[in-house]
Amino acid sequence: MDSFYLNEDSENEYDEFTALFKYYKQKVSKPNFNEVIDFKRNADRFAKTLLSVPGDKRNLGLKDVSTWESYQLDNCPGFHFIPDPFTAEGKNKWSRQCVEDYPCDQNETNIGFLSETPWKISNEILQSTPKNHLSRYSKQLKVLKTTPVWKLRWATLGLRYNWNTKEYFQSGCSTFPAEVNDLSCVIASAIGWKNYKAEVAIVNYYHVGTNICPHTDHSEKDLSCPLVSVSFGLPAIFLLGGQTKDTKPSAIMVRSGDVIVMSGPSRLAYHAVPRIIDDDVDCGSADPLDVYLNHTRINLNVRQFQT
Ligand SMILES: O=C(O)CCC(=O)C(=O)O
Ligand SMILES: [Fe+2]
Repeated sequence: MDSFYLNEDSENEYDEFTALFKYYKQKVSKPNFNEVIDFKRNADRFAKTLLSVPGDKRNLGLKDVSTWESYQLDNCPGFHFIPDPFTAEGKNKWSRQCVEDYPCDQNETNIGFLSETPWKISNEILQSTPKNHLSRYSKQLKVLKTTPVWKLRWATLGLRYNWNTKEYFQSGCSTFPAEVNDLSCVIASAIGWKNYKAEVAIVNYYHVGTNICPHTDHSEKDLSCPLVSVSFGLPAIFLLGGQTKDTKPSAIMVRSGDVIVMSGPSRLAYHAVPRIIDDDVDCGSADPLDVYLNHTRINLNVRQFQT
C-alpha cells in the first residue's frame, strides 16, 4: 500500500486539495516545484519571528533556542514552521531512536509488537557496494529492501491508535518517552504554548513513492492543543489547506530537522504529504542509519490527548 489513511471521500469528487495532492503525487512525470514554499532557500520572501525559550536545550539535540526562527502563513493562522532547530548530532540521535528504540519499546507498529529492533543491516554488505553514485544508490536500496526495517510504516507511542475507527484505544498503552515530551514542550513553549503535555505520538516512516492522504487529526479529546511534528531523513512536500478540502492548499518543502506546529485554527486544517523527494542524496556513508535515511523520511507526530 502506497498511502497512509484512505481518502475519506469518493475518489471521483473534485476538490482543490485532492487535485493538488494528485499533482504532487504523480509518478508519470516529475511535478514542477516552482510554487512550493521553501522557507530555507527563499527565507527573504517570508516574514519570520525570532523565538526564545530559557535554558540550555543541547541535551535534547537542539541548537541554542535564541537562533531559532519561525515562519507563519497569512492564510493559515496558528501554523508555525521552524527550520531545522536541531544540531547534526541531534538529528542523528532522534532519527536513530525513531528506528532503533521506538518500534520495540512495547509500542505497537504496523508489523506488530517487536521484541527486537527490526534494524539489522550488515555493514559489510553496505560497504562493499559500488563507488559510482547511481549504482551505489540502487545497490543500497536493494540491500535495504531485504531487511525487516524496510517494512516499518508506523509506530505509536503512548496510546495505541485504531486506524479504522480513527480513535485511540484507552487500554494497553505504552509508556510515553519522557524525552519526546521534553522536546515537544520546548517546541510548544517557543511558540508561546507554556503547558504542553505530550501524551501520544505516531512515528511515520515513508519511502520514496509513499504518501499520506489528505486528512485532519481530530481524534484527540482536546483539539485546542497543538500538533508538534518533527521530520528527519528525506525531504518531502507537505500540503497545508483549510478547514475543508475546498481550500487550495499551500505546498511547503520540509527537510530533515524541520519542525511544524499546528495550533489555533490550523490545528484542524487539512494536510497531507504527497511526495517524498530523493533528488540530492549523498550516499557516501555506509552507516546503516545514513543509508536508511537516504531512502526514508521519518515523521514524529506528537499530540496532547487530554486537556
Ligand atoms: O508526515 C507528516 O509530515 C505528516 C504526518 C501526519 O499528518 C500525521 O501523522 O497525522
Ligand atoms: Fe496529520
